[in-house]
Amino acid sequence: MPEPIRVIVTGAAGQIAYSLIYQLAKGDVFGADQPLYLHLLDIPPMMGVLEGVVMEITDCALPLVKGVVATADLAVAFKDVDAAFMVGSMPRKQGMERKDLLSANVKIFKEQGEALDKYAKKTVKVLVVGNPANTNALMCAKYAPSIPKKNFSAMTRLDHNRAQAALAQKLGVGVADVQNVIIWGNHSSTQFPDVAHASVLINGSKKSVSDAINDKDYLQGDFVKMVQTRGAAVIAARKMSSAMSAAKAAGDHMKDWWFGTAPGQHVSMAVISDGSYGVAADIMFSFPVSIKPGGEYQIVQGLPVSDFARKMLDITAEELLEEKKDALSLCQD
Ligand SMILES: NC(=O)c1ccc[n+]([C@@H]2O[C@H](COP(=O)([O-])OP(=O)(O)OC[C@H]3O[C@@H](n4cnc5c(N)ncnc54)[C@H](O)[C@@H]3O)[C@@H](O)[C@H]2O)c1
Ligand SMILES: O=C(O)CC[C@H](O)C(=O)O
Repeated sequence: MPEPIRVIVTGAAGQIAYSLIYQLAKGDVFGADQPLYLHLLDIPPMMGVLEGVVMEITDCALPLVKGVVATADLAVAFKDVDAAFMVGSMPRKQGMERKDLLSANVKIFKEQGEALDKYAKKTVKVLVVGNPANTNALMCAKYAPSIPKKNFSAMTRLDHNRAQAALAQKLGVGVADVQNVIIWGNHSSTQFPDVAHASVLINGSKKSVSDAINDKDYLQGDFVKMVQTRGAAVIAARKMSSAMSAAKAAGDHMKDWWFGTAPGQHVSMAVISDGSYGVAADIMFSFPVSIKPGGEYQIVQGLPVSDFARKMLDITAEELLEEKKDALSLCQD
């Protein structure tokens, strides 16, 4: 059996964590033979609730769990962690945009970036889930200068999964038959869900999704809108933000980052922009990435960008540049 790894979940007493911790603890993310220590961080008023979560973890009797550290102390929580799920923050309520959360949440990610810098392993893989996820991840990386920026990412995998599932439903195929959708940009209503490079397996033969659906108005209209506004639709229906699907997406994201993507496949991850596809550098922008076993990712290069896509990429990059400006000024206060 391999040596145990240390995995932190922040916001561990919250909704997403409640689904996520179970996936981690039973081996869905890091592998069925990978033992782990769970580090669970929340704020002091939530320590009672967190105690209940720890009781439940114990009562699950899961053999991979070698220990649980439940704490509100950043120094204890981030000590020697190998992987970090940064969930803890306020979710948005009906009528708010995700970026309205910036002033409420960004300082959490500044403070926890500093803690990662001081206490985590330098090889830690950091996934920011708390909204606005892209810009929180950017600030988290900025305040952890001793950890490479490539080790930070933000979650657009939920949007990716939403797009993949919607296309599979439309085409009457299984979700696994749809591959290589792309979410470009921000995890917000400006994101661009793009099917131009996606494929589908129908009756044993591979086709482009665009040809199989053959409805450009839908693919550039209602489909894009649906994915962009799905989070808000879930809030309107559940009166709480998505949690089960967000936890599943966080697990998918980290699993692919840990083990790599299959040959020829790419997934969507918000990572530090290096200027690929004419996107401004130094913002956390969701790109298609392929990942080698062990975690080295590359932004997929050379995909043709249509005039429509160019416009969509520019809109979402513009929003991220504005968020970056606001976040920098909030973090200096
Ligand atoms: N990127 C995505 O696709 C995506 C999807 C769904 C939700 N989200 C975001 O994830 C976040 C969490 O959502 P949730 O439904 O779990 O919310 P929740 O309110 O159920 O749980 C959040 C938890 O974070 C804790 N917390 C707050 N400040 C903290 C801090 N400084 N340190 C540690 N913990 C802290 C709270 O006490 C709470 O227990 C929200 O910002 C939400 O918008 C992102
Ligand atoms: O704020 C929201 O939109 C809800 C949480 C999450 O971002 C989502 O996409 O479901």
